[in-house]
Amino acid sequence: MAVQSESSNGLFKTKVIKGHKGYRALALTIFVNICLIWMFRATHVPKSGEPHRWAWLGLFAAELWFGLFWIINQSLRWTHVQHRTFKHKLHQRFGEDGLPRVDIFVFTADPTIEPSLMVVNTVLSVMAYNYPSEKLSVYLSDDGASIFTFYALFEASMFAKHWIPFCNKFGIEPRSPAAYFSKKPDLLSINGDELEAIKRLYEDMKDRIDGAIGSGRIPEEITEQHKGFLEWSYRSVTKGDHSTILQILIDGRDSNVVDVEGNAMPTLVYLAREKRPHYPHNFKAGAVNALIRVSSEISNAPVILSVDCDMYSNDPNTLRDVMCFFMDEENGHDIAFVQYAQKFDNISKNDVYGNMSKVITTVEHSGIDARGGSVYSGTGSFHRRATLGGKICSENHKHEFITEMDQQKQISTSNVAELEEIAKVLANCAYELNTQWGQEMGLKYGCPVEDVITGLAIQCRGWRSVYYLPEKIAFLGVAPITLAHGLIQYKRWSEGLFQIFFSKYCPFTYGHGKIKLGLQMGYSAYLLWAPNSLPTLYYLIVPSLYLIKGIPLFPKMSSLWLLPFTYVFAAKNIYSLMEGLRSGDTLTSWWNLQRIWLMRTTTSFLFSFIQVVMKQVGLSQNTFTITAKVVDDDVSKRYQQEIMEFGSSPMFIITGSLALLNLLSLLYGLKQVFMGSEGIELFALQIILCGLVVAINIPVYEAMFARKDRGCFSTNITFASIAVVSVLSLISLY
Ligand SMILES: O=c1ccn([C@@H]2O[C@H](COP(=O)(O)OP(=O)(O)O[C@H]3O[C@H](CO)[C@@H](O)[C@H](O)[C@H]3O)[C@@H](O)[C@H]2O)c(=O)[nH]1
Ligand SMILES: [Mn+2]
Repeated sequence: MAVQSESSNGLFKTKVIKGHKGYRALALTIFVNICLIWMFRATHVPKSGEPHRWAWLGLFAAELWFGLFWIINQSLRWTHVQHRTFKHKLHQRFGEDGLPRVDIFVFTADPTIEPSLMVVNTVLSVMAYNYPSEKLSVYLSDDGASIFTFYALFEASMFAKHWIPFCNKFGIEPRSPAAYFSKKPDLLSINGDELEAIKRLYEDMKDRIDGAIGSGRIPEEITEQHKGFLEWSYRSVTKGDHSTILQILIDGRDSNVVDVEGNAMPTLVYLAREKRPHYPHNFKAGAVNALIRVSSEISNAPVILSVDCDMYSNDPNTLRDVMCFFMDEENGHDIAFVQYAQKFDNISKNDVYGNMSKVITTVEHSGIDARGGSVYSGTGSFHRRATLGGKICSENHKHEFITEMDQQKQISTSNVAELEEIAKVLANCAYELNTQWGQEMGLKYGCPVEDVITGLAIQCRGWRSVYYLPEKIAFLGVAPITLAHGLIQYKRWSEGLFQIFFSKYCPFTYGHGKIKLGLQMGYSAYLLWAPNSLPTLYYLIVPSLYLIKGIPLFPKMSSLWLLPFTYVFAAKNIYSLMEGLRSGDTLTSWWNLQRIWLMRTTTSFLFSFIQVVMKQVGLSQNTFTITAKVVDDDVSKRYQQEIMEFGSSPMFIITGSLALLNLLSLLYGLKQVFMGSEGIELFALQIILCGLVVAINIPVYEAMFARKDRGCFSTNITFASIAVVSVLSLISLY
């Protein structure tokens, strides 16, 4: 393994891990065998008139696609990079005074799906960064425009006066109170009385917030304490129809505003941007852009951190860490954004829904970074403000850079009320009309993965980006814990990604000459998830139907052509298993991941494929289904026991039908083998294929026929699946 490093005197170091010689040799053998498979299909096409000619050509097409997709995917594994930061050098060089200001954006959209208490825990975790408080401004964007979220933030603004000094005094980690109290505090280093006192304050706050939400009203003695509550009493505020609500809850500029120890406080701002039924609000991208403008008026920090409301900061030193990238004089000036790895803290033992994607976070994303850019994925990401405004990277920027970082706070002389009035206008619906917002400026509109498309555009303007996977996890989020929620999330992603491929931002055309071919391929490995659905479905349906029909579609057992098929299949999967184990998966979690990918490919990706095609012909609109962050206790218990949660979503008709069809053909195939005919000679691969599909679908059969809990297949879905399979097998027999 050859190691190369750059910037050895700098604030960060990048190790390029080259020479995966073993992997490259393996990839070469796989490639040769893929070509052999193509050759076999091309040279053995049944003559016209033979019953299985079309089935054969279909398989050929599917294998062509899989082969090409595999080639594109190699860009994620060719080389890898790892970064390391040197925070002590940052301190030596810039001290505390030289650190730039940071604006932190937290996004929430719905108080029922995203409970206010979770939201404020995230807010508190980022307010309490180990960083000069006066340099921090935290903005909460509430697309739900909920008075309860505002109330929770108001409570948090008071609790923060105790929480931040407590964290600093005892070096608390993590700094989300809920996460901290749920772990066993290290009592040796903490004064027990102080711990008890702060815990009591937190519990009281929690009870007040829960109490208000439970009773559906906020007590008058509280609403009297802040003018912000009036926004909801004078006007009618509904989620989709209200004027801008902007409240500066803590004005960090005011030297009289201090915590209980007398230290400065971070600025804290609540924003519910204006929403009107006739104006598209552009979902999260619209919220980000509104905050970019509003914050530019209030604090205008050169670096922006965005986190989703469910992703608390797990490492108090992350801001210092990230500054090592942005402030490195030699190699930092052209870095537009740093994307941290996405991690979750609600994952079951063997990650039954494959949310953790360890191979994606450890292997693929560092592989794509090695090709010249990281995928911007919306949360846990730091941006240079200037690049979000549409700035092009140029040599001159190298000199502007430190001054930009150093830029003094835009000392606004206005008092809070004036400032609110000025900034408010920037979040009004009409503000963006006839401007470049959503196109050349800010995050791009019209795509369910606004983040990915925006990151690509930034890279095409000449900027670099960094994917960072620090030893200590920086952000921890909430992953979907029912199958349906997870599949819906993947549907949104794969739809957005595939849409990019068809838009003017297709990496191969838009990125041509601007980013490396390897990076274009790396993006496409994700953008092309959706079209995988068709060949995969074909592969799961046609060979099994033809097994029932008694027509072989693969080489015979005794034929040498069998070798490339078995080799490609075995080599790919054994390598994938090894890669998984090396990245920290268990054997069971790897197996679970294979199952979930099969389910995602056949449901989420199929629906998103259809949706994108419909959008192309103008039959469908953009939507954004917010991922659920809370579930019933009952559901949560099953998740911890790793019992898959199905239910009544029509998506599961596909899952159920595929499982049943393959079971039926497996039985059919085995019958032929035991009847002593030529079964095994002719159908070995088809039988093995069905056998594997059956093995991976065992939880599906259990949920259809054995389980009685509320997470099993609903009877309707089971019957519908049986009906589909009956029709399919009848058609194939006659
Ligand atoms: O109209 C909206 C819709 C969503 N959100 C927020 O966007 C975030 C992401 O939404 P979520 O439903 O949790 O989606 P995920 O699938 O978990 O999000 C991933 O994928 C999204 C793109 O599809 C990115 O925007 C996210 O940052 C990334 O974490 C949440 O904080 C929401 O509150 C808004 O602010 N306004
Ligand atoms: Mn989320």
